[in-house]
Amino acid sequence: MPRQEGRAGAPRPSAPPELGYTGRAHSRAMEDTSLVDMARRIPAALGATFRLAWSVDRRMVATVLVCQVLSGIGTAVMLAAVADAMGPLFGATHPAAGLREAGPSLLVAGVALGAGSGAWIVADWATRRLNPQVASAADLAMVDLLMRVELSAYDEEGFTDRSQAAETGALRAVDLAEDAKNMTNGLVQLVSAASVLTVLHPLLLGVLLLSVVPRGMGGVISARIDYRVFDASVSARNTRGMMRWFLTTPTLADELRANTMRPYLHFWYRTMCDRVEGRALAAAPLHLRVNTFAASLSGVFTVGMWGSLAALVVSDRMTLALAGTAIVASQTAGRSLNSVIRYGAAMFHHALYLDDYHRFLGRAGELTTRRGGAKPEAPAEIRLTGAAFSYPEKRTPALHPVSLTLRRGEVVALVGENGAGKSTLVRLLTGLTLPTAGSVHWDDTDLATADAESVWRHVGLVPQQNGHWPLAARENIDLGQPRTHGDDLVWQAAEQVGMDEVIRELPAGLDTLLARSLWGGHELSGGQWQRLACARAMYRSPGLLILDEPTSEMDARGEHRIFSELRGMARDRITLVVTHRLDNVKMADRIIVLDKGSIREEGTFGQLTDAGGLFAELYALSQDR
Ligand SMILES: Nc1ncnc2c1ncn2[C@@H]1O[C@H](COP(=O)(O)OP(=O)(O)OP(=O)(O)O)[C@@H](O)[C@H]1O
Repeated sequence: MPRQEGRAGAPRPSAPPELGYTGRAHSRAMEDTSLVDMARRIPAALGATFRLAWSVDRRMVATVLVCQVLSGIGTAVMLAAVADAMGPLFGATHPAAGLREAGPSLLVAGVALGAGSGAWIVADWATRRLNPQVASAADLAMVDLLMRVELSAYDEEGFTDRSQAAETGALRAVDLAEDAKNMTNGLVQLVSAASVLTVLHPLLLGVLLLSVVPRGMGGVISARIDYRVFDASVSARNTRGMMRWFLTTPTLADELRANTMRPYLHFWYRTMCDRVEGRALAAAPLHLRVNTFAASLSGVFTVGMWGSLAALVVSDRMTLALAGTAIVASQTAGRSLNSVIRYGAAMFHHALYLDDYHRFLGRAGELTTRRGGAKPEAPAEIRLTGAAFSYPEKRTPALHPVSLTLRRGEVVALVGENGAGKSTLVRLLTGLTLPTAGSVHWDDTDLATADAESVWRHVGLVPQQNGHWPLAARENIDLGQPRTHGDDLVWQAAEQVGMDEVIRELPAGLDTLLARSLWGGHELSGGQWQRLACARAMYRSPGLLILDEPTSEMDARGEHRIFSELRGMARDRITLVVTHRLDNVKMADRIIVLDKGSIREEGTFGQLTDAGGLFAELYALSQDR
């Protein structure tokens, strides 16, 4: 969008671009499917939620089901007993005599009512135990899959948008379970009451149905409108959610304030809120029309039901006692039918979101890392043979076919200008991604056929952007994979990067939580975080140690220490350092210069500076200050 010049002269910032996911992979649920198609999703979503609930707590699921049936039986017995009592109550010449005669039936009705309520209370207790477990299981299933997908999944069109929609779906799993319980309860009650009502007069059942169905249909149509709004704004909400983190995290608070970014970011965020809100507001009149129409139709049919009952009594085709029973039964049936339709519509609503969740789980499941069963040892040699890599939707490959061998004991430096393909090459060497052409072998194992977790067990990686994990200092070094029972190796790694003193001074030493935003947490400086990232890679004592720009935020002492340690540790592993600080690469046995995705030069520091090529030029520029 072109930047607009205001009349007063001050240039105004552009509004954030309209984002709308129009991917081919995801069929747009609302555009492609009919109401009936969508109604068919309820049993599928219900089945999936039932299986989830069953897998987390069978006992509670069984308790809910049994209690539902008991509560239904209670209602049926109660209604039958009331029907029994109506004759004596209305037929007796004296009320006291009628009450005496109806006493036993009324007692049975009372006990049945109490037992039914008791069953309902137990069902409620069981559901409260079940719901948090279902919520956690749904969330965990999604988080676990996301931690296991191939990195390329994140490059798939609309993947993160669908992930966000699925997150909403995961939250609905509990609502669906709760509504399913209420609906089944309504259904059981309804069957009991409807059978009594049908015995009294079949016409009553038909009219009763008519009075509730319009409301139910209204609920279903409203759910469809809500979901359409949700679906249309999923990209905007995703972007807004991402930006929300940027606006509120202490990590970026300095930059935001010192660069006076607040007014623009406020405008940006407000615009996104307006877009999301605008879609919801536009749907409000539709809801109003649907609800008004459904309620009016329901009202007409309800009046019809009461009218038919009165007409039956007046025309002597029904006794007053029977009409009384019909009123009790129709009240019960009406309430039950109302809940069946209300909760059915709500389930329909949840099923739409849950469908997103299950579809996403299915897709993410297909994208999880599954390569082969080979379990390689720490590599003595890594061999790339014509290995190339292209990101999807990009015309130029990030890496053209590269052939290269790295050997144990070597320290190799990888250099090149921004975008040359260094991080992409690192991903291939570590098996984080597979080449789109050619192969990567660790000794005799082709990484395309290896079990990825077994490969990564031999990798120590300090990526360009390392995690400031909100964990204790100890876990920030051993990453929850302690190698010994004591903390000796943890302290040794801390010493290697010069962090031992800093950690000793933390309020709880190794137990200190490293997250300022959490209560009791403590923050480190940028360089200290980098030292910690190096410590955890060293702690793993890996067969392949890769450090991508490990010292960009470190002081001279820290940097010197890290590179001395790397040299000291080099004998037992393959070491690769990616860096733009070309003075540091003097310590490397071999320097590889990448340029636009190809290896341009290779050699020792002396050889490359003497050769007068790209490396020599970059080095001269780095010295020209
Ligand atoms: N996830 C991605 N999707 C699409 N293109 C990407 C992705 N990651 C990197 N690229 C592109 O691939 C090319 C190589 O990127 P890479 O990150 O490997 O470069 P680099 O040498 O590590 O750069 P730098 O020195 O800036 O870290 C660049 O053109 C970059 O824009």
